[in-house]
Amino acid sequence: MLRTKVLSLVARSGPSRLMSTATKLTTVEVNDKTGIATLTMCRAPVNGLNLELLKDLKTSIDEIESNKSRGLILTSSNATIFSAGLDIMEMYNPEKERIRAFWTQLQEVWLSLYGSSVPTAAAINGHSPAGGCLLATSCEYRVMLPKFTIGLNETQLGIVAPKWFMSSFLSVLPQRQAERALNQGRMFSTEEALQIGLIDETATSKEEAVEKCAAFLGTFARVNPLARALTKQQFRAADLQQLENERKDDLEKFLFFINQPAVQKGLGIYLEGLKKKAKK
Ligand SMILES: CCCCC/C=C\C/C=C\C=C\CC(=O)SCCNC(=O)CCNC(=O)[C@H](O)C(C)(C)COP(=O)(O)OP(=O)(O)OC[C@H]1O[C@@H](n2cnc3c(N)ncnc32)[C@H](O)[C@@H]1OP(=O)(O)O
Repeated sequence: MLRTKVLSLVARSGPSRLMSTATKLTTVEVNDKTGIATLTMCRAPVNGLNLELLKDLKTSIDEIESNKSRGLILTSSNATIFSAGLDIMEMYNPEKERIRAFWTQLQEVWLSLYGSSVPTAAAINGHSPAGGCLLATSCEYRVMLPKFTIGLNETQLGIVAPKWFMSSFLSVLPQRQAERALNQGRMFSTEEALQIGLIDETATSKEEAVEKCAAFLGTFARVNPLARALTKQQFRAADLQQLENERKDDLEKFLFFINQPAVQKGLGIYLEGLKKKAKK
């Protein structure tokens, strides 16, 4: 695949530049005035995080990082779904080498997004279960549209959120609430998420959500960028280091767990339910 790490200008619209590394599943648009980059996930139908979307996300985050953007806003091109989380097809009857690459890439994306030196915000313009919630909670600020849901629902699927999913969740919610929500596999409505502090603000449209994210990122305009980045890093260093130290172990645990016949059976039933619901 044609992919270069060098930023290339492929289009101009208003005061924004659309940057691309020839990826297909993400776009990066930089506002010339504010220097803020909007990273949009655009994998139909539901922004399921498969290996290719994860690779494109990683490339785009790296691009934004190396381009010294003033901020990163993560959002979706889908009008009702931010991200449906991990693409369950990657985990159901998996192919040996691909599933290793898939989980490794997910680790990479989390390390780059949660550990980004650039300030980050999520404009959550749709449902955001599991891996979608992981991405949103890896950012420093969340603005969500009404009538959607967000949460880590892994236990509802018979799977277990690994430690680093919990780290992102715990960087937003107090331990008692995080633990209960994770054990229940609870999905929160926008209103509930606001009340509990899982999101910071609501907005009535995607444009407003992006504007509110930009306003949050703008609060750092007068803060020394190095001091800000090092402060953020210190808050997050222990979580990041833990995964760095345990990456191989984490991969092996995931592979062992996901290949259990009972887990495969559960995923199959869950997928079937999703497909039946989609046909109705
Ligand atoms: C101690 C050791 C620990 C080790 C670690 C071990 C394991 C950890 C492993 C995994 C962690 C996983 C985290 C995850 O992210 S799992 C994914 C969880 N996601 C979900 O549960 C979301 C499911 N989807 C939905 O709820 C809805 O689809 C949604 C609300 C997002 C959208 O609803 P809508 O009505 O608009 O769309 P649908 O008709 O439901 O879907 C359209 C289409 O898309 C398919 N689909 C939906 N979600 C997924 C998905 N996550 N993966 C794959 N495919 C998905 C759906 O089946 C429809 O397909 P089709 O019928 O049109 O073919």
